[in-house]
Formats: sequence, C-alpha cells, structure tokens
Amino acid sequence: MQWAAARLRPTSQWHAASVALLSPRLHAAAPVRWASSKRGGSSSRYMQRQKTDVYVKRRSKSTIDEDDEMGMGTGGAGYVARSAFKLIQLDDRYKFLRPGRVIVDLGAAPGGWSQAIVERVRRSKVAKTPVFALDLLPVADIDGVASIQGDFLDAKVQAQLRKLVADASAATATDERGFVDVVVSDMMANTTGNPITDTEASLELCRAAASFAFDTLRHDHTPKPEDARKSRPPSALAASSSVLVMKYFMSHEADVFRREVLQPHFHFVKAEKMDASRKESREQFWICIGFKGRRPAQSQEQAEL
Ligand SMILES: C[S@@+](CC[C@H](N)C(=O)[O-])C[C@H]1O[C@@H](n2cnc3c(N)ncnc32)[C@H](O)[C@@H]1O
Repeated sequence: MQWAAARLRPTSQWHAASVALLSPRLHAAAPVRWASSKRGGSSSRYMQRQKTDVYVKRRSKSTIDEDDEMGMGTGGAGYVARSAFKLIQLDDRYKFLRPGRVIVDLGAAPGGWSQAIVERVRRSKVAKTPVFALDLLPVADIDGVASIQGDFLDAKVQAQLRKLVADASAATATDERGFVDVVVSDMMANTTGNPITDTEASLELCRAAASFAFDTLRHDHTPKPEDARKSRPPSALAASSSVLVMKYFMSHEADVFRREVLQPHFHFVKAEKMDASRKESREQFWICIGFKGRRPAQSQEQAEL
C-alpha cells in the first residue's frame, strides 16, 4: 500500500454525517479555520505578539538557519504552525518520536505537529506506516500523513480512526494488547474566557484522548517502575515504551484527573510547560510513559472513561 501523501478524503455522505454529529457546543463555537480564530477581537495585540514571537519567526523560515540558537532547523520547509516547536521541545527531552513507531496525532490541524513527527520518524527507511492525524478541520497535505477530518468526541469517528490504524499496522481494531506506540493530543476547543467552561472542555478532550489511548496503546510490562526510574532516565524509557502526550489547562480538576486516571495507568507521568508555550497561557502537557493496560475503575473519574 502506498502511504506517501496518503490522505483520507471522506465521502461527502460520511462528511455530512460527521458534521451533523458535532456536539452542539463545538458545532456552535467551531471557527471555519482554527488559526484565524486566534485573531479574535484583539487583532492589534495579536499582530504585535506575532511580530515579536521567536517561534512564529522560526516557523516561517524557508531554509535551515545556521544561527538557530535551539538547533531546530525547519528541514527546509517551515512548519504550518508554531505549535510544532512545543512537540519538538518535548521530544528533545524524551525522544519518543522514533523511526518505525505507530503514531496518532489528535487535534492535528493545520499540521505542525504532524510535520514535526514525520520529520523525526521518517529520517530512516524503517518508517512503514504513516502518521495518523485527526482534526475537526482539514489537516494540510503532508507526505507520510494519513488524515481524517471529524469530531474526535464522536464514537463513530474514533472507531474509523482505530480501524485505519489497526489495518495499517496489521493488527485488529480490538487487539487488547494494543497496536499504537504513541498518541499525542494537542486538541483544544475554542476558549470562551470562562475558566470553568474552558477547563471542562479541555478535560473532556483529555478524557476522550486517554480513553482512546487506553484502548489502542501497546501494553508495556517491561519497565519495573521503581528500578527503571532509579537506573534509567525517563527519556530512555520513552524511546522504547508506549507514550501518551496530552495538552491540558492547569486546574484543580486536571490535578485530580492526573492522580486518578493517568498515574494508575502509566509507569511515569509528568507535567511539562514548554518554552514554546506562551508565558501567559495556562496550557501544559502531560507526558505519560509505559502503559500498564486498563485498570478497573476505582473512582468517578476513571468510571467516566
Ligand atoms: C492547538 S490546535 C492544534 C495545532 C496542531 N497541533 C498543529 O501543530 O498544527 C487545536 C486543534 O484541536 C482541534 N479540535 C478541537 N476539538 C476537537 C475535536 N472534538 N475533534 C477533533 N479535533 C478537535 C481544533 O480543530 C484545532 O485544530
């Protein structure tokens, strides 16, 4: 099967169904294009920030810059989104984007993370499967990326994604031992400015991403958590273990989610704030390494997954 520039173009019937199934909140709030929604009502502040943002400048470079102080050349192409640098910085720390791994990118549009993933995993010929990307909005055509446009909160869309990945990695969509190495989620609903609403919307996406990860990530029985942590750094574990990365908004509820849902399921869980994240933002990323398999629900939070 030829995966170069593979892109699932949904049939108009399927597309209509997926649009109709958008949750009312997202449907009402979803902009035509996510990038332009950032301009909102404070466009001059936005423009000023864009002018001075080192990552915006670096994103749009068309050639590798020898003076790039962070050593992150853009591979000659530039990234479609500055957010690519957040994933790059996280991977510099943990090194989980390795050739040959099966990787799912949730909330992928316009495609910055997918570009960064392809750049890192396809340096060698080992890469056989594409990167699987999903978003409400169209993802840019990127060589080596298969994308689905749909609402991740829709069970049918998730099932379609699971089947696509399973078929490509020669597993079954119900394989209980898992067939995905890495799930990354940069999903974020449109912010309303109301911290309670925004926190809940972000957590809803995290719950969905975690549940998908629990159903698809390879089980990782190898690291013995205490021994492994003493003798090897987490970055060494991430290179060979299953990994879940999720963006979230800092909040008390997020702390509960981490404690009750993420920690019991992974050998290692850490919250990271990336330099490339804007300082004023409440966003952080969880990196969860070494999936232990689904645990029986012992709390309300776990039962909701
Ligand atoms: C911060 S942007 C992602 C940027 C992307 N990682 C990149 O580097 O180009 C957040 C994305 O989450 C997507 N999103 C929000 N809710 C979603 C949902 N329910 N299903 C799928 N995608 C969703 C948005 O459409 C938006 O494109």
